[in-house]
This record gives sequence, structure tokens and C-alpha cells, in this order.
Amino acid sequence: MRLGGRLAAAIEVLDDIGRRHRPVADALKDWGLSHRFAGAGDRAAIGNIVYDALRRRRSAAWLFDADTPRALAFGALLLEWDETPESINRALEGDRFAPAPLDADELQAFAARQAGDAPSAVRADIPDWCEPLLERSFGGDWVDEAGALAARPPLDLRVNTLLSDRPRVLAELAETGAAATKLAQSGLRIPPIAGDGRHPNVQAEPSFRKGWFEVQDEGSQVAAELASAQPGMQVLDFCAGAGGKTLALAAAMDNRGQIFAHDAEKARLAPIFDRIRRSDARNIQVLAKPAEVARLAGRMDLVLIDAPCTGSGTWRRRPDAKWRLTGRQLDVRKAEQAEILENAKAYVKPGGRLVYITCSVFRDENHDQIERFLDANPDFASLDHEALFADRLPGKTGAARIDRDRGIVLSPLRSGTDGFFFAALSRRV
Ligand SMILES: C[S@@+](CC[C@H](N)C(=O)[O-])C[C@H]1O[C@@H](n2cnc3c(N)ncnc32)[C@H](O)[C@@H]1O
Repeated sequence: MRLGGRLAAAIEVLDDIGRRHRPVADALKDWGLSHRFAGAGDRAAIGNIVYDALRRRRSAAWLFDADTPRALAFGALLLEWDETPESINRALEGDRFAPAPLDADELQAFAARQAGDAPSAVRADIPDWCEPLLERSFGGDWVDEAGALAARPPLDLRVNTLLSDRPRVLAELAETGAAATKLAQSGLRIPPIAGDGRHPNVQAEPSFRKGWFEVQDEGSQVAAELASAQPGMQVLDFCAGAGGKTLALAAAMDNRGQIFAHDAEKARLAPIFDRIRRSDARNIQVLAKPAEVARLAGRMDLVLIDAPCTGSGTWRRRPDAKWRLTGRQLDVRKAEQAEILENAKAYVKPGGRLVYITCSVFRDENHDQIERFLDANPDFASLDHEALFADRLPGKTGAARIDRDRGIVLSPLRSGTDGFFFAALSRRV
């Protein structure tokens, strides 16, 4: 397929997402199934246009003064593919599968936009209602921080030190362009791919099948490292889900001690069993039943809450979530988070640690939750997050926003990772 056919397909998929409120991955998959002539390269290019259009939706719509699938797809090429209106129109010429080239009105709208500055929420590529939330979180940097959340993400891997080490996996993946991560101890990063390129399918690698590495954002790896799980500890991963953090904790503990992996939704735990087998983690018990968890009360050295959240820190990877999020959903998440903190505290033994993590950058889900919890629970105290970060990631303090008594924020702009929040509290003896 030429650019024109790919662009037409992206417009069709964006239309499907918009009209039927479909998840982007499902809409792309369906398009691929009903257009089997399209090769892997075509599908990747179409996916890139669609994801770029969703990441940069406000900017793309602003360029043509129209929030239509056509404006978004053309806008994506102009904003992220180094194309110009002239280069696009040249590429579409004589291509019978292409959408109509940019017409005089569109070219005029585009030219007019070059003169003026876009409003902040447009430059930040966010819904208007999120502006105060981000401003509260990032102060004067909020537009740049939000802009970084609208960029293409890298592909990050965590080397499983139970079965391999970073030099060995680096050698195995030499052809992928992977390099050691700057913050995470066992991380590898394959940088974002430009234009119509796609990341290698690392999960097809024999070294993945052998359990030598997992796909995990560097921010998630750093959050697990900051939790400071040590060999021999008793650990409860209270919101374990598919087990990304659980596996990182098992490696940090060198398979010694015990991790109990729990989740309120049994179905969310389903992938964890295969992942545990593949990674050779031998100190994880999965506890799906509330009664099994209850007997752990007051016995844990570390309770980790990887809380359900808006996911605003992962907008690079899930840009459709940015447009679907509502204030009502934020309120629901906040209530869940407060309740989980209250429930999980009972499992921490005196002198033990309660860790709270979100993949959101909103202060409302992060510092505010910690503040409220500490106010209501005088038997818990905040750790010194500056000292903790300096201890776990020596020489890297500039890579995070650290509030000594409330927690640590990682972000694409500051840390080069997805957005994450981390806070550690200790239960008084
Ligand atoms: C951010 S996800 C966990 C991701 C996982 N820890 C990982 O690293 O792959 C949050 C999880 O919290 C679970 N959850 C929601 N409410 C809960 C509750 N009240 N108690 C325990 N888990 C809950 C959800 O089912 C979801 O799997």
C-alpha cells in the first residue's frame, strides 16, 4: 500500500473509534481482519497514524479547525511524520485508494494556523477539563509535561535476574537497538520508532520464551525498585493484576521470602500463572479468595498497593484513554484508592512498610491520597522520599519530582518514563 491507502485506512479506523466508541486496538484488529491483503508493514503504518492522531488530537484538529477523522489523520502526518501539505498532496496524486488531497479551504486553514499561537490545552493535547488537574500537578511546566505525554513511547524491557543478566539479554537483542535504561537497574530500552516503523516483536524472541525478560515500562520498574523488597521478606502485592510488579519484586528478593499476590478481580490475575512459570519465580502464592488474604493481617513486612487509577501517566501508550476519561471516573478512582489504602493497612506489621503506587500524574490521586491517609492514621508515617530516592538511585535525584513527605513523581518529561507516583509509609512500632 502507498501512503494514500494507509491514510484512507487510518481515517476509516478513526471514524470507527469515534462513532462506535471502540478501543483503538480492537478497531485496528478488525480493520486488519477485513483487509487481509494488507501486510504487516501496512498495518503498522496505519496503526502509527491512528495512534499519532489520538496522541495529538487537539493539535491536529486545531491545524484544520475541524475535529474530524480526516483532519486528525492528515494532522498526524504533519505533526509527527515530517510531512508538509505539499509532500502529502504529491504522494496522493494518482493514487486511486487515497482520500481526496487537501483542498484550497484546508490549505488556507492550515496556513492561517501557522501565524497564531494555539491555546495551552491544544498545545498540551489534553481535554480542557484536565487543564486545572495538570496545572496543579506540574505548576508552570504543565504544558511541556502534557506535551511529553503526547509523544510516542519507547519499548522498555526488564531483564529477569532470576534467569539472566543485562549484558546477556543485550547481546541477544543486539539487532533491536536496545540499550541499558538510565534509571532502572535491570532495564533495557528500545527507543521510539519514527514514521511508519514499528518496534520489533520481542515476545517472539527465544530469550523471551526462556523467561529472560519481561515487557515493562521503566517507570514501573523504578517504582518496584523503590519499594525496596529484600530477600526473606513477607510481601503482600494487594493489587497484583497481571503481575508486572509481582515479578519484579520476586527478582529483587532473589526468590527468597514470600510474596502473596492478590487482586479483587480474579480474572485480572489470569495471566500471572504463565508469567510466574516462565520467569522461574518460586516465592509467589496467588491468593484470589478474600479469606486467604485475611489470615495475613498484621504479618507483612511490605504491603504494595499498585492502585487502580485514571492511568493519566500512560497516555503515550493508551492515547484513547485520554479522551474517554471523565471527571466522574476520576472521582470513582479516588474513592477506590482511599478505600484500598484503608483496607490494606491492616496487613502491615508494626515497623513494616505500606507502599502506594499509581500510574497517574494527577495530584488528586497521589499526594492528596497520602495526605488524607496520614491525617487519619497517626500510626503511619511518611518515609523521607528524598533520602529513599538518593539511596535507591544514587546521583539521579534530578530525574524525578520528589516531595520529601508525600512521594515521588516520575514523568516522560522529567524521567523519560511513563508517569508514575510512588509513596512509602511506615507503620509505627
Ligand atoms: C494498576 S492495576 C495493577 C497492575 C499490576 N500490579 C501490574 O504491575 O501489572 C490495579 C489493579 O487493582 C485491582 N483492584 C481494584 N480494586 C481493588 C481492590 N479493592 N482490592 C484489590 N485490588 C483491586 C484491579 O483489578 C487491577 O488489577
